[in-house]
Amino acid sequence: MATGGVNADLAKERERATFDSEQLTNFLYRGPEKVRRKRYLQNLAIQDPVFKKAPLWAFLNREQQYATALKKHLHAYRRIQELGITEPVEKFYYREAAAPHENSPIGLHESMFIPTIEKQATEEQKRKWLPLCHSLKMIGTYAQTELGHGTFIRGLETTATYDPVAKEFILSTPKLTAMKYWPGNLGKTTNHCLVMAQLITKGKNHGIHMFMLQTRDMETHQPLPGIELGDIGPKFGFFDNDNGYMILKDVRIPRENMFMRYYKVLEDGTYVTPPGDRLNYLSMVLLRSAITSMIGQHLSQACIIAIRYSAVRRQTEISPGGEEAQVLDYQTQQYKLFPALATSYAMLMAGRFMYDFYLKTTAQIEKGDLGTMPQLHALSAGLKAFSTWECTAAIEVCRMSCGGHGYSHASGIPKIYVDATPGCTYEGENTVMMLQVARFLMKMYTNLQKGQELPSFVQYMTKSLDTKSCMKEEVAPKCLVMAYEHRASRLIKAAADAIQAMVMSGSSPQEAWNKNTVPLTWAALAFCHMFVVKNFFEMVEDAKMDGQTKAAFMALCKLYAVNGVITHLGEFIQDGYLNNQQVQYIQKSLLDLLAEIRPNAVALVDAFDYPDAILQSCLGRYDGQVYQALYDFAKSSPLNEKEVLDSFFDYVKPVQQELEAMNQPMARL
Ligand SMILES: CCC/C=C/C(=O)SCCNC(=O)CCNC(=O)[C@H](O)C(C)(C)COP(=O)([O-])OP(=O)([O-])OC[C@H]1O[C@@H](n2cnc3c(N)ncnc32)[C@H](O)[C@@H]1OP(=O)([O-])[O-]
Ligand SMILES: Cc1cc2nc3c(=O)[nH]c(=O)nc-3n(C[C@H](O)[C@H](O)[C@H](O)COP(=O)(O)OP(=O)(O)OC[C@H]3O[C@@H](n4cnc5c(N)ncnc54)[C@H](O)[C@@H]3O)c2cc1C
Repeated sequence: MATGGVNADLAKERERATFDSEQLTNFLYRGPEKVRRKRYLQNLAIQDPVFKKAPLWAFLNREQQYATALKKHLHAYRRIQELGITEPVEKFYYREAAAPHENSPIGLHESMFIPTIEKQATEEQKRKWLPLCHSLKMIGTYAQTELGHGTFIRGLETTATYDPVAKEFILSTPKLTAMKYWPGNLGKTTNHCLVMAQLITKGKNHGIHMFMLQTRDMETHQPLPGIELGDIGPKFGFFDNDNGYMILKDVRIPRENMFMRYYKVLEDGTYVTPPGDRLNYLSMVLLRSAITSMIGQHLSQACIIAIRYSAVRRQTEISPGGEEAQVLDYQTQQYKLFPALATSYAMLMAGRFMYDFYLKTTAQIEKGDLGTMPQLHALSAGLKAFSTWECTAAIEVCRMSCGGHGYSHASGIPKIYVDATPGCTYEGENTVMMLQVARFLMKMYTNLQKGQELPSFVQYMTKSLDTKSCMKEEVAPKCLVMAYEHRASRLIKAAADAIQAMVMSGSSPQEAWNKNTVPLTWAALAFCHMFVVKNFFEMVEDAKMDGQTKAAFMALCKLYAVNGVITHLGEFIQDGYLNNQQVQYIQKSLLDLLAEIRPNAVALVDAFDYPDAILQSCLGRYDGQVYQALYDFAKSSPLNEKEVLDSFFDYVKPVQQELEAMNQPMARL
């Protein structure tokens, strides 16, 4: 345990901040009352002896990591019920503090299995399944991806063939590539899953639908007849999760196990379809809508660690014989870390918008109004992809900015990275999601040409393209937003024109699309980037906080926008929209903003309000006692339990003796 009070450099950083970080914390968590409740719940979990005594995951092998995560998450599940915590966000605070950086082996049961039953099952199905789910008699997951197909879900090969005589579906994975592969917690933990399969009735394939399948006996936990399943083995991260595989050999399930709230198969095998399309895809949309906030939180943790450590770490005397500088004072270090910090705030704000939009839109869908589904799909897919790309890249920057210590699990960042980066792949591979956004944007562009009204977040496309930016020496938010709108509109138009030109010269629309997927992803990325910038400015402007806090927050927001222009400069200047002088204003503004943010850097990460017990980082400690903590971490390595390891006697000694014997005659010569 490190001792010695707060590191002097870190204490000074907190004194010199120009705003009160608590104000920003209150804004981030939507009010002081919610902050108090968050801290109370986190503290309950942190003080719970079951969680407190558990060993640190970093020193455990995979089986132990799985067992520890399972034990903790089950205890948390029970405590959450005992404490009567019902709000999803409050459950999240408790769970995060109970098992920090440990992915839950019953996570998909809570995040996908139960919500899908709630949204896609009939009232009767809900009455039957939900009580069993809440008591964990049924533990389930979402089994969609197969060995051969993840992205192209219309191409899934698992079949559900209806037998009207027995009134049953026969589930089958008819070939190697059809086996389910990847679903979280499918291998060992769960006893049920939602299976996505091609529905075949009366000899006709109606595409993929959702079925409830019991995979294991609810008492013995043995796999049921016709079902082979197991863990897929170690991965880049998610060590504590049993992502699984599953082979089905003509497994019969009752007709009532098809999710029939929207789509139905009647007893005689007649298929009934609702007016809306793609309603079966809503579970994916739910998770995609939550990912932007989640990945923003991952990055905020990496930023706390890297920024606090950079305030404590001193390296290299600036003038001969002088004091070594805090590495945070190097402009290059600021250029690594402050854009990352700004990105984490930008994504938290985008995530806030996205989740609210999800709730609003799904409430309309529940009432049968499907009009906003395309917007929800495009935004959730786009923000999921954009935020995971941006944040994972920034987490890696944070890790490298901690030098050698960043590479150790003691820093906490490698684990954050490996658990964050699959967000680029799961719930829709990012490039594929960007192409869905592009599809939406091309449609909007066509609608615009036809004079139709566009949804509010693409209204800017209706403005005629200005040829010159309004950017002045004082880089104004309005001109920054307009620059992003300009870039997005221009790239959307460029992609649409390229496709149109190919079609006009005889290509099929599909061929024209496929020959332009790179410009289409440029357009989609520019759209998402614009959306995040605009939303960030709007949220900062609307935020209720004192002037100093708002100024500190606004500096981050500007930095996010300015840095994005510099990173993608080619796209902003390609048509001469920004001239050389204006680019210089922006570059100067970037350096000015780094200097403006510098005194507030530590307060800006303190505002994320992560207790040390959740952060689990020797470098990111609130008190900055990093060196003692690193020494303690090293000492607790299991390799240090014995002074001399058995392997020394087993391997080193014999080889030394053999070499000595071999070399003796040589030595005599
Ligand atoms: C902890 C980790 C847990 C992880 C869990 C997982 O990973 S679980 C596994 C996660 N796995 C994945 O995420 C798999 C990713 N793959 C997919 O989601 C789909 O295969 C796809 C979206 C890529 C294509 O789908 P497709 O071939 O069926 O569609 P298409 O391209 O031919 O377009 C036709 C129309 O459908 C529309 N539309 C499409 N989706 C939606 C929607 N959600 N809503 C509304 N609409 C939607 C689209 O806009 C278009 O409309 P338009 O223009 O005609 O008016
Ligand atoms: C940690 C983790 C957890 C997961 N959990 C689950 C789960 O619980 N349940 C579940 O069902 N699945 C789960 N998955 C699977 C995940 O959803 C899929 O891996 C994901 O949807 C991507 O599909 P894929 O693997 O087929 O990638 P592929 O589509 O094979 O991607 C390979 C490459 O091909 C490119 N590509 C593919 N199609 C196109 C196209 N049309 N146009 C352009 N480029 C294309 C992609 O961009 C990518 O570069 C999980 C995966 C991971 C890593």
